[in-house]
Amino acid sequence: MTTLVVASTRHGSTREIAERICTTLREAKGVNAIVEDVSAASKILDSVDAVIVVAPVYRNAWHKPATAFVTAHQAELDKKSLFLAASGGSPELDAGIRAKLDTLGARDVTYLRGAVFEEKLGFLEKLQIKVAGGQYGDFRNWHAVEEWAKHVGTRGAV
Ligand SMILES: Cc1cc2nc3c(=O)[nH]c(=O)nc-3n(C[C@H](O)[C@H](O)[C@H](O)COP(=O)(O)O)c2cc1C
Repeated sequence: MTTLVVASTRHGSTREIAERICTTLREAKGVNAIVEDVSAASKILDSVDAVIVVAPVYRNAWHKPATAFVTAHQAELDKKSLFLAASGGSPELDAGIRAKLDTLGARDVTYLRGAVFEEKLGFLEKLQIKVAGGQYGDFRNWHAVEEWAKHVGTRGAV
């Protein structure tokens, strides 16, 4: 029985959240969990029993590679235990994004705050942060990440 943690990321901070979820599932819940990048996750999907997709929010939308992954494999994911996490710079998840995630058949949907590192961004991304009034910083709450991983571990991640 294996749980696949699918990591979708542009600048790496969500990958680190996915890795912490995986480690917590293994160490605190004894779950056989593995992390895979969203670009390679399709190849091993049929060999796993539960799937946790962790992806950032960019420009008010869940990261497109994660959305494409879930949409493309919806029928297969419907037969497994599915969990979804969005990660972003805002204090709360936009209600429209949450409503969309709630339609994807997951057993649980959560929001985990991410990180916005100025030194990792190009000119256009910095401009978008400025226009949106966004803040730089590492807002990741590792305790919340671990608590959600434990919660998922009791809700069907095997
Ligand atoms: C150009 C840009 C747009 C962003 N748009 C949003 C947004 O609409 N809502 C939000 O909560 N966070 C937004 N963020 C913050 C990202 O979700 C946050 O930095 C996330 O942790 C990035 O994950 P990554 O390092 O895995 O790519 C944005 C960040 C950038 C650089």
